[in-house]
Amino acid sequence: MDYLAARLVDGKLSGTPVEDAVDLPRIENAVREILLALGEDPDRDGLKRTPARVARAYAELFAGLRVDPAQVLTTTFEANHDELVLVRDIDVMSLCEHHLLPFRGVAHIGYIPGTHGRITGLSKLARLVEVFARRPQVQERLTSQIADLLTESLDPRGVIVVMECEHMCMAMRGIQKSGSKTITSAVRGGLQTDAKSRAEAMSLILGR
Ligand SMILES: Nc1nc2c(ncn2[C@@H]2O[C@H](COP(=O)(O)OP(=O)(O)OP(=O)(O)O)[C@@H](O)[C@H]2O)c(=O)[nH]1
Ligand SMILES: [Zn+2]
Repeated sequence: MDYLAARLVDGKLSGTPVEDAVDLPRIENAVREILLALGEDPDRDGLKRTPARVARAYAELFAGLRVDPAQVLTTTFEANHDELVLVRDIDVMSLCEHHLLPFRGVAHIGYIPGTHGRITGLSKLARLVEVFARRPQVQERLTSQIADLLTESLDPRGVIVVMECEHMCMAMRGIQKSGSKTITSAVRGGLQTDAKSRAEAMSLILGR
């Protein structure tokens, strides 16, 4: 039994077992069909267990589809801190929804707690990235989903999310340009309207 969805949220074995949540046999059949379509022999020794492996890998890679991201932010704290809180260089690994190929890089997440707003545990920001990244994604949506959920859950004065990723669908196939980085940002509230605060946050994010 595996509890991948639960592990994403709270590390407790309380979520849906992956065997119940994902139709693994259906993925296995589809992978077998792909191998046949490629002219491969899915019954040869090295490939015999590949459909089953891929099915479980997909269940893990897309486990975020079965997690309510709002659960991640249920533990919040009161705080008298009205300055920027920023976690930089959070590892991001996701799959683009166009080719189901990985994109990977880093996310920087910052927010200014609201007057009556809440703060959250720093690790929860990274967990939020995990939940949204483990879905078929485009980088723009991944970036704004994180910003929007933080805005809803914490009632902050402002939120900024910046993501820098390399897309394998641009490197391994198609245009085949490796090393290019796509940078996306989502800025909400006071950080959007106040140019000085936004510039300050950006310089902390990008200044290395
Ligand atoms: N905006 C955006 N585009 C993405 C993302 N990931 C992949 N893509 C792009 O999605 C596009 C899909 O374009 P299509 O023309 O439908 O597919 P394609 O023929 O495989 O495109 P090429 O990659 O140009 O060969 C490509 O330009 C990809 O580079 C993402 O996160 N955001
Ligand atoms: Zn792609």
